Amino acid sequence: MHPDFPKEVERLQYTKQYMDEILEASQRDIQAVQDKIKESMANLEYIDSSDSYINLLMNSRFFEMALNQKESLEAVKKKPYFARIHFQRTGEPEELLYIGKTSLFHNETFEPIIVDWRSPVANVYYDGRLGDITYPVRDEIYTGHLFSKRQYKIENGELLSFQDVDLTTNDELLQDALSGKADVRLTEIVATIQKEQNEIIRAHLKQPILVQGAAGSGKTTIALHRISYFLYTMGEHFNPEQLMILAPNKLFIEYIGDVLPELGVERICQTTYAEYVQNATGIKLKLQNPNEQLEKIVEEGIDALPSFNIAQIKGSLFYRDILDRYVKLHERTLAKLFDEDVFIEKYRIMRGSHLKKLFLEEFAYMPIEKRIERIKKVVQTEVKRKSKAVLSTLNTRYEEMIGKALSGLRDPEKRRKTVTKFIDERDARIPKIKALSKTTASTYMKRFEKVKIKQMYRKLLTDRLLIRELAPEWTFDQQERFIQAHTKEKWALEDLAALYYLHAKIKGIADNWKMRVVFIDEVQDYSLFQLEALKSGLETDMFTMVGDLAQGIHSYRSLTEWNSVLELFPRANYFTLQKSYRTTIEIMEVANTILAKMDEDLPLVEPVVRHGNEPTFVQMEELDPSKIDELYERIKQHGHQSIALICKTYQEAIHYTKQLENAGVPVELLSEQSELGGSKLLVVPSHLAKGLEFDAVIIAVFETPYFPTTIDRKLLYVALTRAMHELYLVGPREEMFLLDGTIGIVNEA
Ligand SMILES: Nc1ncnc2c1ncn2[C@@H]1O[C@H](COP(=O)(O)OP(=O)(O)OP(=O)(O)O)[C@@H](O)[C@H]1O
Repeated sequence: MHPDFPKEVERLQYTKQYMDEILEASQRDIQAVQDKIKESMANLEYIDSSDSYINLLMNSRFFEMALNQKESLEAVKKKPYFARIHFQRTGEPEELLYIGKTSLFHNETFEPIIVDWRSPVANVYYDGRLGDITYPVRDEIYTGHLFSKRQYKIENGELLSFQDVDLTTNDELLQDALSGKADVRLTEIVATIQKEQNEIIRAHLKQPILVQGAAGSGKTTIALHRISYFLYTMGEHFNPEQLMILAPNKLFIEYIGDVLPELGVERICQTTYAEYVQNATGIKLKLQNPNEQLEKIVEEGIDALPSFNIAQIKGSLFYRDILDRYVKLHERTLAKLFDEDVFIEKYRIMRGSHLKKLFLEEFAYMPIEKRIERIKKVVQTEVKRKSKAVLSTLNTRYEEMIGKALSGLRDPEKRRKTVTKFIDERDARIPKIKALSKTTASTYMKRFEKVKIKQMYRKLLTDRLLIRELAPEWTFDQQERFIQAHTKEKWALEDLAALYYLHAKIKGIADNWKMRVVFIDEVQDYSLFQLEALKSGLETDMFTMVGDLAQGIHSYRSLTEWNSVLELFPRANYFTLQKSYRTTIEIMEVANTILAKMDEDLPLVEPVVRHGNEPTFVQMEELDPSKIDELYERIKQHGHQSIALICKTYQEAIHYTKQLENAGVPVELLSEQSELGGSKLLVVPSHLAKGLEFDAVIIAVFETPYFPTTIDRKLLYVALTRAMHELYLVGPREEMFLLDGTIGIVNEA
């Protein structure tokens, strides 16, 4: 036994005891606050007392705080901390700091009992080195000395073991974490975050970042931890509802759903691009399944794509230019309407040219319809002001004229008639002008009708003359193809960026959808224009983007390199992650042979040192349900639970599921709508497997083999890298998996 063991047990005991005390106290606080709230509520009903209202607000705030503290303490009670650093900040005494998922300070002594993993000093733990170190605190750099790092295994509040670590010791805790089981959900990894991951989690929060990370390098995990770190560091100044994480599909949102609360992240907006755009624009669309085109390409080959690839065009910055020209055209049309001046009766109240200048220059920074609203206010104010002046001038003038008539005209009849004429004229004109002054601004502004963005965009897709004007770079033939592709009203994912962009330029994004910070997972599946539209609509470049070009299975319509993204985000820091934490060395070796054949020239992935069984090829001429069942049972006997059978296409997945189901094998077809979890063999089409992971994966190929094409290599690579511990390739021949038998595969032919 380690000589420190009793001391460590004692420390854990002390921590738990203190937590209990705090919990009891907060329970009392909560009760007291609840009572106070009740009391204030009662008072509120009887007397209209603003004091009670303030009381109520204050108490609810306390209540929320007490409840939060209680909840976060309860959540970590079974494992208050996972590590300890023996540390000395320069000029301060030595300290032993215990690092956990939340912080806890002694109420009286202010001694840190647990230090939050997101706090500045905890950086020292993740940063690796022992000895003299530096770490940033806000904008300053602190120095200090790290004597030792210790990691604990605590389960159910009991200390099982601990070990001191440095760079040379094999990181047992990480090994332990990685050999664990996937429950088809991500987990938090605060105890084993690696140095290169920590750098990304804590990378400058006020700058965008782009991460190219290998399959299984922890991109999703890091993005989620960075959100947690971001909210912790920004504290109360930042409303979590203004932070958005964009996931590739609903399934994925479900997949990450459990981790966020564990990381103390609540209330952020978790959505998909399609859902967000429809919410932010208020335009509801029936979208074509974005995987349809991919499936077609997978089934019919890349030649199924026309050479004038509209999906790709709609994702390009050239498409943005077309839309910019369209907005300009609309702006010019509106500007012409300012050629008329604003009049009340014969009096000019404002010159149209002045308003036009406001519209085109001074207010140009605003979306078009917002400018119109502002100009309406300007006109209203001016009409009000000027109409008063007009009225007072007229009144004076009539008074003068009447006075002159009274004193100047000798003939009483003539005098009477003239004076009456002036009075009648005045009495008719003044109320008329008064009435006009109320309506002039809105009558004038009526000419600026609000546009319907969907209709406006649809016009672009269908109006030949418009396309000729806006896309003169295209040949006649290309312009025709563009128009013909849109004869039927169908909406694709690619149209969303355009709709959002137009909406932002013309109407502006409403405050509740104006996210200030955006996290994007699987960013390789986005087009440049999708990113540009978001960035311009939100008027921020505060994006954290993580992705892997090797998994870019939608590259026929999305990104194929990062340089253009970095040009779009010139302030962005770029990071790469090469290590895979998911797969064993043996599985990664096979996946690397496919990676090496890709056009992207990406470096091979380094698996974290963890061995497992060699991937196995099981020869089968056609799908034999009883043999699959046998294999499934065999894998389960190895202690694995989440097991997926990955097929190349969706059609195959449906087909195999039916066959297996008919033979009584417990299977479930995974689709975007499925619930994850469960104890069945999950049948997954390769493109839906992206982002997920399983203990064991069976890749089945009977009908359509993987061909040596860009897209097939990527699909296969995705399938191979889903496996954490075991991999089986099932089909008639190894070549169908683009493998030539040279690598470490056990052949069970
Ligand atoms: N530092 C770590 N400690 C323990 N586990 C880790 C660590 N980093 C990553 N993992 C685990 O590795 C697996 C892969 O992580 P994740 O899914 O975030 O990777 P990814 O880069 O998004 O993968 P992909 O691109 O293939 O979807 C997960 O099971 C995750 O919990």
